Amino acid sequence: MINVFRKIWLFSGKEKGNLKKSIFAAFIHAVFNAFQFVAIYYMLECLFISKISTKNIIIAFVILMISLLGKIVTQNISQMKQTHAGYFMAADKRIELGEKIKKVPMGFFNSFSLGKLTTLATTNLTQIESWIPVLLVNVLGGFLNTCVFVLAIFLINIYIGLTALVGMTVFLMVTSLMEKRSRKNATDMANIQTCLTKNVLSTLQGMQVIKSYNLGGENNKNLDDAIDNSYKTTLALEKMVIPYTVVQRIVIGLTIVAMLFVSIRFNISDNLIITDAVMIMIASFTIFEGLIGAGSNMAILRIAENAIDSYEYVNQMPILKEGSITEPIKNHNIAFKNVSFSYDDRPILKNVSAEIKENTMTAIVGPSGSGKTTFCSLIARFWDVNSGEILIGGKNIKDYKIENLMNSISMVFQDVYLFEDTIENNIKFGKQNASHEEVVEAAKKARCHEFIEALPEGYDTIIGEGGASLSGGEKQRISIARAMLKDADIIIFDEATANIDPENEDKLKEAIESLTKNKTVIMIAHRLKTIRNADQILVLKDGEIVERGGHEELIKNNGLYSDLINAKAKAESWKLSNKYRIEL
Ligand SMILES: Nc1ncnc2c1ncn2[C@@H]1O[C@H](COP(=O)(O)OP(=O)(O)OP(=O)(O)O)[C@@H](O)[C@H]1O
Repeated sequence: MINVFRKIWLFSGKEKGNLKKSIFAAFIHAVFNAFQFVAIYYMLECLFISKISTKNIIIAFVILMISLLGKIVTQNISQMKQTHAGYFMAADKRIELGEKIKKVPMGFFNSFSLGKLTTLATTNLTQIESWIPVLLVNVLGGFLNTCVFVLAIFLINIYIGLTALVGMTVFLMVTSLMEKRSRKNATDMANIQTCLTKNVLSTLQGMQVIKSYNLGGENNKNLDDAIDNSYKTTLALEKMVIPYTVVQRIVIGLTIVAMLFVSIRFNISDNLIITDAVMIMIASFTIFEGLIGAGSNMAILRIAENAIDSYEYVNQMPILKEGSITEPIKNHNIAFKNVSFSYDDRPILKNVSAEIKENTMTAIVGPSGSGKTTFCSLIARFWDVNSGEILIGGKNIKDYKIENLMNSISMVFQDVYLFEDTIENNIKFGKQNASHEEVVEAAKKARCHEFIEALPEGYDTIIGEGGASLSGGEKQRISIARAMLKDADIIIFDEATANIDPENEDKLKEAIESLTKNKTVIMIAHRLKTIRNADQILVLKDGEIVERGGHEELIKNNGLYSDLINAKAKAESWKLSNKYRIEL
């Protein structure tokens, strides 16, 4: 139990101060709570020993009012500090999480799914925000509250105090057992929650497939199972807690009875004055309230601990080590020297060496899965090589500061991701401080200005999440405009394989030409026209460069390249004849 508190304490970071204030206010609240018994005691004494007068009533009333006011003020302070601590604790951690995932290698996303990350950033951090300070203050405050009362009883009569202490100890032992058992349920809860989020996300992302294969409704088994499991696990946690809370209540009930019994016995044997005996009888019904509150929060404490563990797991992920070179990269010759790379244990690139000259266009071709995308991702350090090295301007890319390296590289992916924001802001991703005029100029060069202007809100049109409201060609041209605005010297381009209509294709071609002029270009090329124009073609097969050279030279080799080109030429002529037929 102590470990959980220590973990929470360490986790609270800058908010420790507010938590301390909140716990201190809870302690003062406990003192004011005990203070009301002073008024009761005073009245009992007047009743049994002296006489009740108006003055006595006024004094008792004033003491009660002080107790009440003190309780209200301290409770408010405690709650305000709790809310402040919870909110800022979670807000700080969300920012830290965002920063962290920008710096971890891409391999992290293979082991830590989108569902897990979403659960962490939403559910877990919300649990931390709303539960942790409350739990900490309720558990510690509740415990302190009861301790203050038990101490007061000790001062009145040591035996009755001991009876209360024994009851309290048994209660804590039961609570500790419950807390240990809740550990497994809390882990199950966390796993089930992640599974539920994963399934909801995957259902939403795959809605097109679900609809087209009629997998909605009752056929959506994974999501149904996840919802069912979530319900069952929550119920199991409740069921696990109930017997313990019943035993806790019985322990407290028996302790109260024992305290009453001992008070009466001592009063009968003249060892306890009637005022003290009646006082203890009244107090015994309320002194354990704080403890009961603390006990019922212990099971939730485990869930909060799990949320902290999930956060710490990500927080302790090693980040990509970066070098120290900050001077802008002037020479953009790229060299792969005996590079090998595996995803986990699966070798993908095997001892690859290649030279890419500054201001030239290199086309990467090869069968699907041969490692073309991986080759390009390594240049931007999305992953780090297992052996060998990649040099830009004669220096290992690991020696550059990441920001410096990324300033020199623009990437245009085949699957363009656009954010749910205005078109202008999506283009500005390439240069945050760009003016509207610069955005328009980039859009014109990327041949997307016309269609943007035709939209109802022009550049202020909000694009649906992922760019859902635009065609494939339009999305790729916007991403070219982004890259255009960034104006980096190295362009890594994954040409779209999806069918684009001829009008869009021409515009896309013009946009690409405009983007890649006088740049060092590495293009995963799929179109014959693009490949032919390249200064150098690298042919990849099973992670090895099996051929390299110019188009004519490679065709003459009659190897894999010539096979690929023949297959492509066939496919493109088939496409042309199909188009011709449609147009006829
Ligand atoms: N993040 C990843 N984790 C594990 N394996 C991966 C990952 N990305 C790709 N792979 C695997 O690495 C191999 C090479 O993939 P890569 O995307 O580099 O090939 P490619 O030549 O670009 O393929 P395509 O032309 O189909 O896009 C594939 O077998 C793929 O399954």
